[in-house]
Amino acid sequence: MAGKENPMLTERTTLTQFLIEERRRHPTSSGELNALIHDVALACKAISKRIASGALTGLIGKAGAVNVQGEQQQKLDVVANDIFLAATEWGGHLAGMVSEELDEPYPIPHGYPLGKYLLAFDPLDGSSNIDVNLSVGSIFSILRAPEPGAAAQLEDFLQPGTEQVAAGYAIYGPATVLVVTVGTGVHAFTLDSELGEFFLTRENITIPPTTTEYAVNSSNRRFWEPAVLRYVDECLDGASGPREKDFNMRWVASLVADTHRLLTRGGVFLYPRDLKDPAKPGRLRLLYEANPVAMIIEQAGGAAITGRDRVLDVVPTHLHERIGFIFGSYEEVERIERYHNEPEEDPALLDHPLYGLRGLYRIPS
Ligand SMILES: O=P(O)(O)OC[C@H]1O[C@](O)(COP(=O)(O)O)[C@@H](O)[C@@H]1O
Ligand SMILES: [Mg+2]
Ligand SMILES: [Mg+2]
Repeated sequence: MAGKENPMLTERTTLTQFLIEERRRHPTSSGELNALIHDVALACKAISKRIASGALTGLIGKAGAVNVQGEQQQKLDVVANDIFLAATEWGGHLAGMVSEELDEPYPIPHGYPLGKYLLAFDPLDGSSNIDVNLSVGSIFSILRAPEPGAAAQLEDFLQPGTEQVAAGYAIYGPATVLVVTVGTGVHAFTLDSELGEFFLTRENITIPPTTTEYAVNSSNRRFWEPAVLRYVDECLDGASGPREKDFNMRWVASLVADTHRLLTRGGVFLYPRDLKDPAKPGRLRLLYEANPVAMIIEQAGGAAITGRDRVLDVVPTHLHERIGFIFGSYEEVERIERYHNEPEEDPALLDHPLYGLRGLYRIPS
Protein backbone atom coordinates (compact mmCIF):
# COMPACT_ATOMS: atom_id res chain seq x y z
CA MET A 1 0.00 0.00 0.00
CA ALA A 2 1.49 3.33 -1.04
CA GLY A 3 2.01 6.03 1.58
CA LYS A 4 2.47 3.67 4.51
CA GLU A 5 5.98 4.87 5.33
CA ASN A 6 5.87 8.43 4.03
CA PRO A 7 2.62 10.44 4.16
CA MET A 8 3.85 12.50 1.18
CA LEU A 9 3.38 9.40 -0.96
CA THR A 10 -0.08 8.24 -2.01
CA GLU A 11 -1.67 6.06 -4.71
CA ARG A 12 -1.55 9.13 -6.96
CA THR A 13 2.20 9.62 -6.50
CA THR A 14 3.83 9.38 -9.90
CA LEU A 15 7.28 7.95 -10.57
CA THR A 16 8.47 11.55 -11.14
CA GLN A 17 7.12 12.74 -7.79
CA PHE A 18 8.56 9.71 -6.05
CA LEU A 19 12.04 10.34 -7.46
CA ILE A 20 11.85 14.02 -6.48
CA GLU A 21 10.96 12.93 -2.95
CA GLU A 22 13.90 10.47 -2.97
CA ARG A 23 16.23 13.26 -4.08
CA ARG A 24 15.29 15.35 -1.07
CA ARG A 25 17.29 12.81 0.93
CA HIS A 26 20.35 13.62 -1.19
CA PRO A 27 20.18 17.39 -1.67
CA THR A 28 23.64 17.56 -3.27
CA SER A 29 22.79 15.07 -6.03
CA SER A 30 22.65 16.40 -9.58
CA GLY A 31 19.35 14.70 -10.45
CA GLU A 32 21.00 12.81 -13.30
CA LEU A 33 20.16 9.41 -11.88
CA ASN A 34 16.49 10.39 -11.67
CA ALA A 35 16.58 11.62 -15.23
CA LEU A 36 18.17 8.38 -16.40
CA ILE A 37 15.54 6.29 -14.60
CA HIS A 38 12.93 8.41 -16.36
CA ASP A 39 14.46 7.63 -19.71
CA VAL A 40 14.42 3.92 -18.86
CA ALA A 41 10.78 4.21 -17.75
CA LEU A 42 9.98 5.85 -21.09
CA ALA A 43 11.58 2.91 -22.90
CA CYS A 44 9.49 0.49 -20.81
CA LYS A 45 6.28 2.35 -21.67
CA ALA A 46 7.09 2.15 -25.38
CA ILE A 47 7.95 -1.57 -25.16
CA SER A 48 4.79 -2.24 -23.18
CA LYS A 49 2.74 -0.69 -25.96
CA ARG A 50 4.44 -2.76 -28.67
CA ILE A 51 3.94 -5.96 -26.71
CA ALA A 52 0.29 -5.17 -26.01
CA SER A 53 -0.33 -4.81 -29.75
CA GLY A 54 0.85 -8.40 -30.24
CA ALA A 55 0.32 -9.85 -33.68
CA LEU A 56 -1.58 -6.75 -34.85
CA THR A 57 1.69 -4.95 -35.58
CA GLY A 58 3.39 -7.98 -37.12
CA LEU A 59 6.01 -8.09 -34.35
CA ILE A 60 5.44 -11.64 -33.18
CA GLY A 61 7.90 -14.33 -34.28
CA LYS A 62 11.56 -14.84 -34.92
CA ALA A 63 13.77 -12.05 -36.25
CA GLY A 64 15.83 -14.57 -38.22
CA ALA A 65 19.12 -13.72 -36.48
CA VAL A 66 21.07 -15.25 -33.60
CA ASN A 67 22.43 -12.98 -30.85
CA VAL A 68 25.81 -13.11 -29.09
CA GLN A 69 24.35 -15.68 -26.69
CA GLY A 70 23.75 -18.05 -29.58
CA GLU A 71 20.00 -17.62 -29.07
CA GLN A 72 17.34 -17.00 -31.70
CA GLN A 73 16.33 -13.34 -31.57
CA GLN A 74 12.63 -12.63 -31.59
CA LYS A 75 11.45 -9.60 -33.57
CA LEU A 76 10.46 -7.97 -30.29
CA ASP A 77 13.97 -8.57 -28.84
CA VAL A 78 15.35 -6.38 -31.62
CA VAL A 79 12.60 -3.75 -31.36
CA ALA A 80 12.90 -3.54 -27.54
CA ASN A 81 16.68 -3.18 -27.82
CA ASP A 82 16.32 -0.30 -30.30
CA ILE A 83 13.75 1.39 -28.05
CA PHE A 84 16.08 1.17 -25.02
CA LEU A 85 18.98 2.67 -26.96
CA ALA A 86 16.90 5.47 -28.48
CA ALA A 87 15.28 6.44 -25.15
CA THR A 88 18.53 6.63 -23.19
CA GLU A 89 21.40 7.54 -25.51
CA TRP A 90 20.68 11.26 -25.96
CA GLY A 91 20.07 12.40 -22.37
CA GLY A 92 23.71 13.07 -21.45
CA HIS A 93 23.56 10.74 -18.44
CA LEU A 94 25.44 7.78 -19.90
CA ALA A 95 29.03 6.97 -20.81
CA GLY A 96 28.03 3.69 -22.46
CA MET A 97 25.63 0.76 -22.47
CA VAL A 98 25.62 -3.02 -22.55
CA SER A 99 22.70 -5.01 -23.88
CA GLU A 100 21.94 -8.71 -24.00
CA GLU A 101 21.35 -8.27 -27.71
CA LEU A 102 24.69 -6.63 -28.58
CA ASP A 103 28.09 -8.35 -28.70
CA GLU A 104 30.07 -5.29 -27.63
CA PRO A 105 29.30 -2.26 -25.43
CA TYR A 106 27.17 0.30 -27.24
CA PRO A 107 29.03 3.60 -27.64
CA ILE A 108 27.02 6.80 -27.17
CA PRO A 109 26.74 8.22 -30.70
CA HIS A 110 29.16 10.93 -31.71
CA GLY A 111 27.89 14.40 -30.86
CA TYR A 112 25.69 13.32 -27.92
CA PRO A 113 26.84 14.44 -24.46
CA LEU A 114 28.50 11.80 -22.28
CA GLY A 115 27.45 11.31 -18.67
CA LYS A 116 28.53 9.63 -15.49
CA TYR A 117 26.54 6.39 -15.54
CA LEU A 118 26.66 3.03 -17.28
CA LEU A 119 23.52 1.13 -18.21
CA ALA A 120 23.31 -2.64 -18.65
CA PHE A 121 20.00 -4.09 -19.78
CA ASP A 122 18.06 -7.08 -20.98
CA PRO A 123 15.56 -5.31 -23.25
CA LEU A 124 13.15 -8.23 -23.37
CA ASP A 125 13.40 -10.97 -20.80
CA GLY A 126 11.53 -14.24 -21.26
CA SER A 127 11.12 -13.57 -24.96
CA SER A 128 10.42 -17.23 -25.66
CA ASN A 129 7.09 -16.55 -23.92
CA ILE A 130 5.93 -13.90 -26.39
CA ASP A 131 4.36 -16.29 -28.87
CA VAL A 132 2.23 -17.82 -26.12
CA ASN A 133 1.15 -14.44 -24.72
CA LEU A 134 2.68 -14.87 -21.26
CA SER A 135 4.32 -12.16 -19.16
CA VAL A 136 7.70 -10.87 -20.28
CA GLY A 137 9.78 -7.94 -19.04
CA SER A 138 12.82 -5.66 -19.26
CA ILE A 139 15.64 -5.59 -16.69
CA PHE A 140 18.19 -2.84 -16.07
CA SER A 141 21.23 -2.13 -13.92
CA ILE A 142 22.92 1.26 -13.43
CA LEU A 143 26.60 1.59 -12.47
CA ARG A 144 28.89 4.60 -12.10
CA ALA A 145 31.26 5.17 -15.01
CA PRO A 146 34.86 5.10 -13.69
CA GLU A 147 35.60 8.12 -15.91
CA PRO A 148 32.54 10.36 -16.00
CA GLY A 149 32.17 12.23 -19.27
CA ALA A 150 34.49 9.86 -21.19
CA ALA A 151 33.36 7.09 -23.54
CA ALA A 152 33.11 3.85 -21.55
CA GLN A 153 35.49 0.96 -22.19
CA LEU A 154 34.47 -2.70 -21.95
CA GLU A 155 36.34 -3.17 -18.63
CA ASP A 156 34.33 -0.35 -17.05
CA PHE A 157 31.29 -2.61 -17.01
CA LEU A 158 33.07 -5.42 -15.16
CA GLN A 159 32.10 -4.15 -11.71
CA PRO A 160 30.58 -6.34 -9.00
CA GLY A 161 26.87 -5.91 -8.36
CA THR A 162 27.57 -4.22 -5.04
CA GLU A 163 28.54 -1.16 -7.13
CA GLN A 164 25.09 -0.77 -8.66
CA VAL A 165 23.49 2.57 -7.84
CA ALA A 166 20.08 1.53 -9.09
CA ALA A 167 18.35 -1.46 -10.62
CA GLY A 168 14.90 -2.42 -11.74
CA TYR A 169 12.63 -4.23 -14.09
CA ALA A 170 9.36 -3.73 -15.88
CA ILE A 171 6.92 -6.60 -16.13
CA TYR A 172 4.56 -6.58 -19.09
CA GLY A 173 1.72 -8.68 -17.74
CA PRO A 174 -2.00 -8.05 -17.34
CA ALA A 175 -0.71 -4.72 -15.97
CA THR A 176 2.66 -3.13 -16.71
CA VAL A 177 4.55 -2.63 -13.45
CA LEU A 178 7.93 -0.95 -12.99
CA VAL A 179 9.89 -2.11 -9.94
CA VAL A 180 12.81 0.10 -8.94
CA THR A 181 15.46 0.38 -6.26
CA VAL A 182 17.97 3.17 -5.81
CA GLY A 183 19.36 1.44 -2.73
CA THR A 184 16.67 2.65 -0.33
CA GLY A 185 14.12 -0.16 -0.57
CA VAL A 186 12.09 -1.55 -3.44
CA HIS A 187 9.05 0.22 -4.87
CA ALA A 188 6.54 -0.70 -7.55
CA PHE A 189 4.75 1.63 -9.97
CA THR A 190 1.83 0.54 -12.10
CA LEU A 191 1.36 2.04 -15.55
CA ASP A 192 -1.88 3.90 -16.12
CA SER A 193 -1.95 3.25 -19.84
CA GLU A 194 -4.52 5.98 -20.52
CA LEU A 195 -2.42 8.67 -18.86
CA GLY A 196 0.90 7.08 -19.88
CA GLU A 197 2.16 7.53 -16.33
CA PHE A 198 3.55 5.17 -13.68
CA PHE A 199 1.88 5.50 -10.25
CA LEU A 200 3.27 4.22 -6.96
CA THR A 201 1.33 1.09 -5.98
CA ARG A 202 3.66 -0.69 -3.54
CA GLU A 203 6.20 0.98 -1.31
CA ASN A 204 9.07 -0.71 0.55
CA ILE A 205 8.32 -4.22 -0.68
CA THR A 206 9.63 -7.02 1.55
CA ILE A 207 9.95 -10.76 0.89
CA PRO A 208 8.80 -13.07 3.68
CA PRO A 209 11.86 -14.91 5.10
CA THR A 210 10.25 -18.34 4.82
CA THR A 211 8.27 -19.97 2.04
CA THR A 212 6.67 -23.18 0.82
CA GLU A 213 6.98 -22.34 -2.88
CA TYR A 214 9.96 -22.94 -5.14
CA ALA A 215 10.69 -22.38 -8.83
CA VAL A 216 13.06 -24.50 -10.92
CA ASN A 217 13.21 -25.94 -14.44
CA SER A 218 13.15 -29.62 -13.47
CA SER A 219 13.99 -30.77 -16.98
CA ASN A 220 17.62 -29.98 -16.06
CA ARG A 221 17.54 -32.28 -13.05
CA ARG A 222 20.08 -34.78 -14.38
CA PHE A 223 22.67 -31.98 -14.66
CA TRP A 224 22.25 -30.51 -11.17
CA GLU A 225 24.79 -30.43 -8.36
CA PRO A 226 24.06 -32.55 -5.26
CA ALA A 227 23.02 -29.56 -3.15
CA VAL A 228 20.28 -28.64 -5.59
CA LEU A 229 19.13 -32.24 -5.94
CA ARG A 230 18.94 -32.51 -2.18
CA TYR A 231 17.02 -29.25 -1.77
CA VAL A 232 14.46 -29.99 -4.48
CA ASP A 233 14.01 -33.61 -3.40
CA GLU A 234 13.33 -32.48 0.15
CA CYS A 235 10.70 -30.06 -1.15
CA LEU A 236 9.13 -32.86 -3.21
CA ASP A 237 9.08 -35.17 -0.18
CA GLY A 238 6.72 -32.69 1.43
CA ALA A 239 5.11 -33.25 4.80
CA SER A 240 6.47 -36.79 5.10
CA GLY A 241 10.05 -35.71 4.35
CA PRO A 242 12.70 -33.88 6.37
CA ARG A 243 11.09 -30.46 5.77
CA GLU A 244 7.82 -31.71 7.32
CA LYS A 245 5.68 -29.49 5.10
CA ASP A 246 4.30 -29.58 1.58
CA PHE A 247 5.79 -27.34 -1.10
CA ASN A 248 4.24 -25.87 -4.21
CA MET A 249 6.16 -25.35 -7.49
CA ARG A 250 5.75 -22.53 -10.05
CA TRP A 251 7.91 -21.85 -13.15
CA VAL A 252 6.95 -19.13 -15.63
CA ALA A 253 10.27 -19.38 -17.53
CA SER A 254 10.44 -15.60 -17.53
CA LEU A 255 12.88 -14.32 -14.89
CA VAL A 256 10.98 -11.07 -14.47
CA ALA A 257 7.66 -12.83 -13.90
CA ASP A 258 9.19 -15.34 -11.48
CA THR A 259 10.90 -12.47 -9.61
CA HIS A 260 7.66 -10.51 -9.44
CA ARG A 261 5.87 -13.48 -7.93
CA LEU A 262 8.58 -13.78 -5.26
CA LEU A 263 8.26 -10.07 -4.44
CA THR A 264 4.53 -10.54 -4.12
CA ARG A 265 4.19 -13.71 -2.06
CA GLY A 266 7.70 -14.98 -1.32
CA GLY A 267 9.37 -18.10 -2.64
CA VAL A 268 12.70 -19.30 -3.88
CA PHE A 269 13.98 -19.38 -7.49
CA LEU A 270 16.74 -21.67 -8.72
CA TYR A 271 18.54 -21.57 -12.04
CA PRO A 272 21.63 -23.24 -10.61
CA ARG A 273 25.00 -23.90 -12.09
CA ASP A 274 24.84 -27.30 -13.77
CA LEU A 275 26.72 -29.64 -16.07
CA LYS A 276 24.47 -29.26 -19.10
CA ASP A 277 27.05 -27.32 -21.09
CA PRO A 278 30.49 -26.88 -19.47
CA ALA A 279 30.93 -23.64 -21.46
CA LYS A 280 27.90 -22.15 -19.70
CA PRO A 281 28.07 -22.47 -15.92
CA GLY A 282 24.47 -21.36 -15.52
CA ARG A 283 21.72 -19.97 -17.71
CA LEU A 284 21.23 -16.41 -16.57
CA ARG A 285 23.51 -13.51 -17.34
CA LEU A 286 25.33 -11.74 -14.50
CA LEU A 287 25.42 -8.12 -15.66
CA TYR A 288 21.85 -7.53 -16.76
CA GLU A 289 19.82 -10.36 -15.22
CA ALA A 290 21.35 -11.68 -11.98
CA ASN A 291 22.90 -8.46 -10.63
CA PRO A 292 19.85 -6.19 -10.93
CA VAL A 293 17.50 -8.89 -9.66
CA ALA A 294 19.91 -9.67 -6.78
CA MET A 295 20.02 -6.00 -5.77
CA ILE A 296 16.22 -5.82 -5.75
CA ILE A 297 15.92 -9.05 -3.78
CA GLU A 298 18.47 -7.99 -1.16
CA GLN A 299 16.83 -4.57 -0.86
CA ALA A 300 13.57 -6.42 -0.20
CA GLY A 301 15.17 -8.43 2.61
CA GLY A 302 15.81 -11.60 0.61
CA ALA A 303 19.09 -13.22 -0.45
CA ALA A 304 20.73 -14.05 -3.78
CA ILE A 305 23.60 -16.52 -4.25
CA THR A 306 25.45 -18.36 -7.00
CA GLY A 307 25.22 -21.51 -4.90
CA ARG A 308 28.22 -20.85 -2.69
CA ASP A 309 28.72 -17.08 -2.97
CA ARG A 310 26.70 -13.89 -2.78
CA VAL A 311 25.86 -12.85 -6.35
CA LEU A 312 26.54 -9.16 -5.74
CA ASP A 313 30.15 -9.92 -4.71
CA VAL A 314 31.06 -11.66 -7.97
CA VAL A 315 33.54 -9.69 -10.07
CA PRO A 316 32.53 -10.22 -13.71
CA THR A 317 35.18 -11.34 -16.18
CA HIS A 318 33.19 -10.75 -19.35
CA LEU A 319 30.12 -8.88 -20.50
CA HIS A 320 27.81 -11.77 -21.20
CA GLU A 321 29.00 -14.01 -18.38
CA ARG A 322 26.47 -16.57 -17.17
CA ILE A 323 26.12 -17.60 -13.58
CA GLY A 324 24.25 -19.97 -11.29
CA PHE A 325 21.46 -17.93 -9.69
CA ILE A 326 19.43 -18.82 -6.62
CA PHE A 327 17.40 -16.17 -4.82
CA GLY A 328 14.35 -15.40 -2.76
CA SER A 329 13.19 -15.87 0.81
CA TYR A 330 16.17 -15.46 3.09
CA GLU A 331 15.92 -18.64 5.15
CA GLU A 332 15.48 -20.90 2.11
CA VAL A 333 18.44 -19.38 0.29
CA GLU A 334 20.55 -19.70 3.41
CA ARG A 335 19.59 -23.41 3.57
CA ILE A 336 20.54 -23.95 -0.08
CA GLU A 337 23.88 -22.22 0.48
CA ARG A 338 24.50 -24.49 3.47
CA TYR A 339 23.71 -27.57 1.33
CA HIS A 340 26.25 -26.37 -1.25
CA ASN A 341 28.90 -26.15 1.43
CA GLU A 342 28.21 -29.62 2.80
CA PRO A 343 27.00 -31.73 -0.17
CA GLU A 344 28.67 -34.92 0.98
CA GLU A 345 26.55 -34.97 4.12
CA ASP A 346 23.68 -36.56 2.24
CA PRO A 347 24.57 -40.29 2.12
CA ALA A 348 22.10 -40.82 -0.72
CA LEU A 349 24.36 -38.74 -2.96
CA LEU A 350 27.66 -40.44 -2.19
CA ASP A 351 27.19 -42.77 -5.12
CA HIS A 352 25.50 -40.30 -7.45
CA PRO A 353 26.99 -41.14 -10.89
CA LEU A 354 27.86 -37.53 -11.67
CA TYR A 355 28.67 -35.85 -8.42
CA GLY A 356 29.11 -38.34 -5.58
CA LEU A 357 32.40 -38.86 -3.83
CA ARG A 358 32.86 -41.98 -5.95
CA GLY A 359 31.26 -40.40 -9.01
CA LEU A 360 32.72 -39.18 -12.29
CA TYR A 361 32.89 -35.48 -11.53
CA ARG A 362 33.71 -33.53 -8.46
CA ILE A 363 32.70 -29.97 -9.19
CA PRO A 364 35.30 -27.56 -7.85
CA SER A 365 33.93 -24.74 -5.70
O1 LIG B 1 13.84 -21.94 -20.91
P1 LIG B 1 14.21 -22.11 -19.47
O2 LIG B 1 15.32 -23.08 -19.26
O3 LIG B 1 13.02 -22.43 -18.62
O4 LIG B 1 14.82 -20.70 -19.01
C1 LIG B 1 14.04 -19.63 -18.64
C2 LIG B 1 14.92 -18.48 -18.32
O5 LIG B 1 15.47 -17.96 -19.52
C3 LIG B 1 15.14 -16.60 -19.68
O6 LIG B 1 14.03 -16.51 -20.52
C4 LIG B 1 16.32 -15.89 -20.30
O7 LIG B 1 16.03 -14.59 -20.67
P2 LIG B 1 15.98 -14.05 -22.20
O8 LIG B 1 14.61 -14.32 -22.75
O9 LIG B 1 16.25 -12.59 -21.99
O10 LIG B 1 17.07 -14.73 -22.97
C5 LIG B 1 14.76 -16.13 -18.27
O11 LIG B 1 13.84 -15.09 -18.28
C6 LIG B 1 14.16 -17.39 -17.66
O12 LIG B 1 14.30 -17.43 -16.27
MG1 LIG C 1 16.58 -12.44 -19.91
MG1 LIG D 1 16.28 -10.96 -23.27
